[in-house]
Amino acid sequence: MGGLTMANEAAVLRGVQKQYKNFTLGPIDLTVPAGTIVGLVGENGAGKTTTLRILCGVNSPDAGEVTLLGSTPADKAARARLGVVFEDAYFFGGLTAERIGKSMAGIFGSRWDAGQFAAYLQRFGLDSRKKFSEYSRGMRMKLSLATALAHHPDLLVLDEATAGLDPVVRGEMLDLFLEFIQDEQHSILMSSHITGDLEQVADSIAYLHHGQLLFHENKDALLQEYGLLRCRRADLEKLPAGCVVFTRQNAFGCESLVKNRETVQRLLPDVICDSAGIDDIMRFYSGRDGQ
Ligand SMILES: Nc1ncnc2c1ncn2[C@@H]1O[C@H](COP(=O)(O)OP(=O)(O)OP(=O)(O)O)[C@@H](O)[C@H]1O
Repeated sequence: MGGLTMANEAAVLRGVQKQYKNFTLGPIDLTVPAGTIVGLVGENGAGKTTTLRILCGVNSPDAGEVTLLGSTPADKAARARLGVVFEDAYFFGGLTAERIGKSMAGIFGSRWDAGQFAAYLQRFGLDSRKKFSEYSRGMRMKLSLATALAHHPDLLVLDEATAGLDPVVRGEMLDLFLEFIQDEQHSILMSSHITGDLEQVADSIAYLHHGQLLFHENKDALLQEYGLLRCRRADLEKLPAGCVVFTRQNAFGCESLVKNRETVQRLLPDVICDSAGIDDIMRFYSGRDGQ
């Protein structure tokens, strides 16, 4: 897949593993090509936050290597070129946005762009004199994003950053993400349960399932490849091995997630094979767990 083999990579995880008491992540191989948005999806507890934290250097892996912006997450200079928004990474409640901006200027030095920060606050409709504790959840996410963007990062790592935002604001954020990667030098790795958002903006989708990366594929190819087939069980037997990912049986027949939608449609011309969304793909892969 063209987009995933670019030489210019914003981040690379190679053989990354992390062991918690009741959870094993990896080994994970994942590349974030420069100039792209990679959407990270997976069920609750699949390991998305753990992966993102390792990539940012918040946690270290038990095994494997992380390359961040040509260096390692331990490198301060590389970390300064990283913008992060984690769902639970909030500021001290008593601080106003104005005060937070001043603290960030102290942390990021010349990289901090006070004018850009003020412009984002205005664009997001945030009152800079209000205390963080007085902001709504959506406002907090917006402030976190403004903060992440105002030091001109090359890579944005977003963990559920659009959760809790209303559809209009979410739309604005997605536009902003697309603007951010426009020059092909900036990249985004974002986890989200709102798969519709990723269908809109992501170039590729990485699917984590029980700590394992099931696939990382170009989004358009993925949506082209998978299909939802409603048919009789006898029809499924006409399909080549490996075509059917999982089948749910109901009172009216079968519903299957299939790969190679074109082949399926050719072999079963009388059966309709609808396109499958990311939600469908996840739902059926999860369904296989009980097999
Ligand atoms: N510090 C920790 N100590 C022990 N277990 C942990 C720790 N951090 C995460 N885990 C475990 O790792 C697993 C993956 O958690 P993680 O937060 O990465 O999942 P996630 O995909 O981001 O989930 P969600 O969609 O619910 O946010 C979970 O079983 C969690 O309990």
